[in-house]
Amino acid sequence: MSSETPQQSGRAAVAADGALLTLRDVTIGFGGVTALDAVGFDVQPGQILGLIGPNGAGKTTLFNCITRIYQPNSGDIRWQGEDLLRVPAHHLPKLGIARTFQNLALFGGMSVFDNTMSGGSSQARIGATSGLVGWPPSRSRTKKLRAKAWELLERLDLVALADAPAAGLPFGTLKRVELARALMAEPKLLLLDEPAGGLTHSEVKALGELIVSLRDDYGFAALLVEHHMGLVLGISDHVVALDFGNKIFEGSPEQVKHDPAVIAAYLGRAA
Ligand SMILES: Nc1ncnc2c1ncn2[C@@H]1O[C@H](COP(=O)(O)OP(=O)(O)OP(=O)(O)O)[C@@H](O)[C@H]1O
Repeated sequence: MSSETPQQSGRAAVAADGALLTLRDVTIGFGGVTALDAVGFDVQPGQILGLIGPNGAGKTTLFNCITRIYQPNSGDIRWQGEDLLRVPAHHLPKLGIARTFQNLALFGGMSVFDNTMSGGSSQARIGATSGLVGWPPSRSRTKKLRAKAWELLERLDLVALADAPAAGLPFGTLKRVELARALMAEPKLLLLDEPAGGLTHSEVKALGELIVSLRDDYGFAALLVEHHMGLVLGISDHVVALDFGNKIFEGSPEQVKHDPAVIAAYLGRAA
C-alpha cells in the first residue's frame, strides 16, 4: 500500500476536489519565447471559465495544449484525475471533451443535419487496441443519434435549415451548427475557441445567452477563450487572465474589471 497522503499523490487530491480539468505548472516555449510559464487552474463541473489576455498572452497555446495539439515541455493536465497528456486528440470527445473552432470546421457540402450528426461519431466505443469500434453505429444507435440531432436542431433554432448545405449559410448560423455538432458528443466540457469572432454586436449577445441556457439545460462546463470582454464578463462564472505566458489573475468577472495587473496588461498593449 502506498504511504502517500492524498495531498502528496496529487491524483487523489484532484479527484477529491471534483474538478473536471486540472492544469498545474503548464509550461511550453517556442524557440526563445516562453508561451506559457507554469500556468495552473481548475475547471469545475458546470462552470463557465473565461480565459482572457492581450494578444500573444498564451491563450491559444493553452487551448492547444488542452486539445492535445501541443505537448507542454513540463507540467500536468488532468481530466477527472487522469493524465490528459497521454491521450491522443481524437479520443477527447469520447472522454467528454468537445470543442468548437475559431474559423469553423464544418463540411460545406453537407447539410446542417448531417454536419450535426457528424458530432455523434465520438459516441462509438473506443477499442483497446484499435481506433473506433462500434462505428458505423447499429440501427438503434443511429436512431438515437438522429433523435439527439433533431433535439439539438430544435434547441438551436436550426430545424428549418436541416436540409440546407452548410456552405453559404450566414456565419452566425454556422456558429450555431458548430455548437449543435459539438453537443452531439454530450460533452462534460466544451472548449470554445473565440466564439464571438466575426459576429455582430447583437449576435454576440444572443450567442452569450445561448451558451448560458445550453449550459443550464445540459450541465456542461465551458472553457471560453475570447477577446470579446463583454461576452467573457457577461457569461463567465470564473475568469483567468494571462499575460506574456503568466497567469496574472484568477477570480470573479466582477473582480477582474478592477484588477490592476489586468488593467495594466490591456493598457500596455492594444488588445
Ligand atoms: N507554433 C508556434 N511557433 C512559434 N511561436 C508560437 C507558436 N504558437 C504560439 N507562439 C508564440 O507564443 C506566444 C503566445 O501566443 P498565443 O497565440 O498563444 O497567444 P494568444 O493569447 O492566443 O494571442 P491572440 O489573442 O493574438 O490569439 C506568442 O509570442 C506567439 O508568437
